[in-house]
Amino acid sequence: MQNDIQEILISEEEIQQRVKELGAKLSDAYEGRNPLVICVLKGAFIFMADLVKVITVPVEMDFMAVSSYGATTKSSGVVKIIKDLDVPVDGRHVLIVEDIIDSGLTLSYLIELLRNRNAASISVVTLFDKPAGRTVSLEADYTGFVIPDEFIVGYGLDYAEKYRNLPYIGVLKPEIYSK
Ligand SMILES: O=P(O)(O)OC[C@H]1O[C@H](OP(=O)(O)OP(=O)(O)O)[C@H](O)[C@@H]1O
Ligand code: HPA
Ligand SMILES: [Mg+2]
Repeated sequence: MQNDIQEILISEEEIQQRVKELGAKLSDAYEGRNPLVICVLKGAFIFMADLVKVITVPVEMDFMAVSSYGATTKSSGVVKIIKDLDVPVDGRHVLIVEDIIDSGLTLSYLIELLRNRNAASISVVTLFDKPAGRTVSLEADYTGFVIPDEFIVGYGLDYAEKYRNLPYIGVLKPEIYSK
């Protein structure tokens, strides 16, 4: 698996440091608000687990699985719900936890969905933001790292379901994509 990596873009230590900083900001922002923290599976599962451990105020959690990439590096443009939330969001302060915003399609779909379900407020924390990929204009409220126009893997992010378990963020060798 490590042999498929061309370059490490962000180290494990850098990620852990930034996650702590985001946790501190979110702990201030959500004091006394009992937010519903929503993990967007699968990509955000490692970020979610690390993030909630450094949030010091009470939160509730739920999980939603959506997919639009499949085994490619380009969004299919169709966001499919694989698993919906278990709890209602109406009247709740919702924090969406994403691993990456690329085209913005996944997030715009989710925000619209949660708005229609009458969430009291919707904010987004993303660990990675790739502004060069955007096809719809939107920004996260909290961002870990702005990344260049590369397809990244590791720390939950996959290419064709592989590499999610790398502890750092890397870029694959070009021959892996053309296999
Ligand atoms: O801004 P976008 O272009 O929509 O891309 C971002 C989304 O794409 C990835 O999910 P994917 O569809 O690959 O599902 P996965 O999380 O199960 O890997 C990623 O985890 C984000 O949720
Ligand atoms: N890597 C992995 N999954 C993704 C990416 C990426 O760069 N962009 C959107 N989904
Ligand atoms: Mg994916």
